[in-house]
Amino acid sequence: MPDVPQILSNVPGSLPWGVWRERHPALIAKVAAGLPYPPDRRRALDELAEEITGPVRPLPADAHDRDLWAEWGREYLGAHWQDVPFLWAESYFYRKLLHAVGYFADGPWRGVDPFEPFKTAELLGGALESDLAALDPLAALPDAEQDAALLTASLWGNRADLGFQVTARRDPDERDPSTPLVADQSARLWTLLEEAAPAGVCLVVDNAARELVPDLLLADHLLATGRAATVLLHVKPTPYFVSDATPADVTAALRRLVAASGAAGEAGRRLWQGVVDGVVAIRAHPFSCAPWSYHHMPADLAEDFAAASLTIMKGDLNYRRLVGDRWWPPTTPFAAATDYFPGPVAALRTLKSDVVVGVPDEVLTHLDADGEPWRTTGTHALVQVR
Ligand SMILES: O=P(O)(O)OC[C@@]1(O)O[C@H](CO)[C@@H](O)[C@@H]1O
Repeated sequence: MPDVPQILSNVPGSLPWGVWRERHPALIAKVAAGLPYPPDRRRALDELAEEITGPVRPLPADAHDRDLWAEWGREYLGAHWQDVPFLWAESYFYRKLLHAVGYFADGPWRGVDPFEPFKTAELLGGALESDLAALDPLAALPDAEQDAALLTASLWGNRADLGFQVTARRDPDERDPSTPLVADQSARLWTLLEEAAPAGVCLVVDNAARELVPDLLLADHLLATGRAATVLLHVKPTPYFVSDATPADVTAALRRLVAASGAAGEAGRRLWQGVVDGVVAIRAHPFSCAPWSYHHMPADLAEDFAAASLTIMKGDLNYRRLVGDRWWPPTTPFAAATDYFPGPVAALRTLKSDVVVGVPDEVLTHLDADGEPWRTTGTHALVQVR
C-alpha cells in the first residue's frame, strides 16, 4: 500500500468536508423528490441525512451484506463519518442510500434505481442530441483528427457527472477549450494500442448517459479502426455515486444510440451487434462498488486487466481508486503510483477531487500561481498512461 496519508473529510472548507455538509444532504433531498417514495422510505432517507452528521452505524441485521460491511468497516464503524477515509465513507453512504430506498428489500422498490430519473432526463435531453449530431462531420476528417476528437469527447464527457452537479457552481458545458491538459500522454495511448492491435481493451466506464455515450463511441472507434479486437466494459453492479453506469444504463445508452440518425445511429447499431456477437462484453464486478482502491482488487478482476492491451479508466472516482485516495505529492510519476497495476493502464479524467499525480513541475507552479481551485472544479483534465 502506498505510504502516503489517506484523504479524510474533516478539514473545514475542503471538498470532502463540503460533500458531507452540502452535497449529500442536497442529494438525499433530490432523491426523495425524484420518485414517489412512501412514508417509510422517506423516513429512512431522513434518518440517513441525520446519521451522516454523527457516527457511522452498521447496516441493519437483515441486510444481505451486513457481515461483509462489518468486516470492511472494522476500523471505521462508530467513528464520525468525517473522520474515516473519504473513499470508504462515500461508498458506504451509497450502500446506505440503497438501503433507505428499499433497493435490496422485498417489495415494490426492489431494484428501482433511485438515480434513474436524473440519468434518463440526461439521456433524452437536448444537450446529448447535439453531442450526437456533432459526430456526422467527423468521418470527413483525417484519421488522427478523428482519433483526437473521439478521445477528447470521452475525456471531457467526464464533466457530465450528476453527483458533482448536485452542488456544482458551474455549468458542465462551460469549458474553455483552450485550457491545456494538466498532463497529456495521449500519443502514448495510441502507440500502445497500435503496438498490441488487434487485442482486447478494457474500458472501465464512469457515468451513464452523457459520459457513457462518448465512451461507447470511443469503443466503437477502437473496434472499427482495428485498435481493439474486443472491448470489455466494466460497469457498476448497483447504483452508485449518483450517475455511475450500471448494465441497465449501458442498454439504455445503446438504445438511445440505435435510435439516433446519422453516424451516431450507425455506431449504435455496430455496438449493439458487437454485444450480440460477444465482441463487446459487459462486466459488473462486485469490487466496482467496494470501498477500496484497486490495490485490493481480487484475482479475477486483475486477470481481466492483465489480459488487456490497455485498460482505460474513466473519471475521477476511478482515478482515486487507481492511484489511491491519498495526499500524493502531485509531481509523483503516474508510472510509480500505478506500478502495481497488472497491465498497461490509461486514465482519462476531469479533476473533481484533490488526488493528483504526474503533474510536471512547471505546470504545477503555473496552476498553483493562478489561485483558482484547479483540482476540484472539473475545469481541468488529464490523460495519463503507463
Ligand atoms: O467519478 P466521477 O463521476 O468523475 O466523479 C465523482 C465525484 O463527483 O465524486 C466525488 C465527490 O463525491 C469526487 O471524487 C468527484 O467529484
